Amino acid sequence: MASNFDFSSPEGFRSGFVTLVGRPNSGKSTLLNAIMGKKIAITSNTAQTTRHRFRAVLTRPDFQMIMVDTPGLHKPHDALGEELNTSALKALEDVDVVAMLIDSSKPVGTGDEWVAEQVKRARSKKVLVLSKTDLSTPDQVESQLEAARGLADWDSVVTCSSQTLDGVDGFIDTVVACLPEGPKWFPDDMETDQPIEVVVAEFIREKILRTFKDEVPHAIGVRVEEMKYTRKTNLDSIRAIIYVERDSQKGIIIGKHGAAIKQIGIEAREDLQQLLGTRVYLDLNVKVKKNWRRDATQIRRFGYGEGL
Ligand SMILES: Nc1nc2c(ncn2[C@@H]2O[C@H](COP(=O)(O)OP(=O)(O)OP(=O)(O)O)[C@@H](O)[C@H]2O)c(=O)[nH]1
Repeated sequence: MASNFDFSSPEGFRSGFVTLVGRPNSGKSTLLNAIMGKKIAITSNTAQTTRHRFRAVLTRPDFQMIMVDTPGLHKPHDALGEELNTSALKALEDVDVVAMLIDSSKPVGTGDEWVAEQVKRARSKKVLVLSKTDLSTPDQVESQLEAARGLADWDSVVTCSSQTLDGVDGFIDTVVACLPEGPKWFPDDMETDQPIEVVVAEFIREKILRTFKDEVPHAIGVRVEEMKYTRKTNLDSIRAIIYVERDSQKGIIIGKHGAAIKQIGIEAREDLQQLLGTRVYLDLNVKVKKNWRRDATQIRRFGYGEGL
């Protein structure tokens, strides 16, 4: 943190940590982006998209809200799953507010009940968020509320859509009301504490997950090897490696005559140029690293879960 940072905050300033939890695909990353008013976390339809404990900071004249976007809480079935679970549960400790998202367009299920059981263990304030209301009728929302209310002892209940932004400001107000009075923890212009290489790698991974859907579900990792900025041309040269587990997956990602990886590159570049505010040259390579997901050390080397 910059040493000349001014920690002073006005009388009545509220600050604190908030964690968004919910079963995979409940809309946590999308809500985080809606709150921040820009894309910070990646989103996709593939469950367990989020692999980092991610901090985004929203600073306004009267509050600072620091958000931890947890991986979907789920029952572990491989080493990667276990790592995620541990970091998700850790994120529940020591936060001021736990906001649990439940997809309003799907019936409340055992997955939600399981997450709610974990939420109950937290001493923090608990906010229930019925998400994706643009996908459900008012009646559906009402019956979902009925079902979800009993899952834990909620301090507040809100509904919102990250698509139409309906209710997003209301969610922010609700959370801020739950935060204690406190200091400004981060400088005003700091929006995330992730190293930029990690954010860039996540943006690339998002494009791959979106392009291939179920064909290469969790079998990929992206690592940015080099990022060089040239001021004169306002160009970021990025070299990244996409790791897969099998030769067949390498073939899928590269595609016929390199068509698939070229398309991924084009789409990722577009997003990265927006993120970085520069022109971007992107060099993508694919490498096979057998069983990397089962090896916890590898998982850490890729920067997932704890130990970044
Ligand atoms: N229509 C609509 N779709 C949404 C909304 N919020 C999220 N989605 C979609 O739901 C899918 C999952 O959203 P994510 O934000 O990635 O979900 P997540 O809870 O972060 O998922 P994990 O990272 O797997 O835990 C994506 O395809 C989003 O575009 C919403 O308010 N309305």
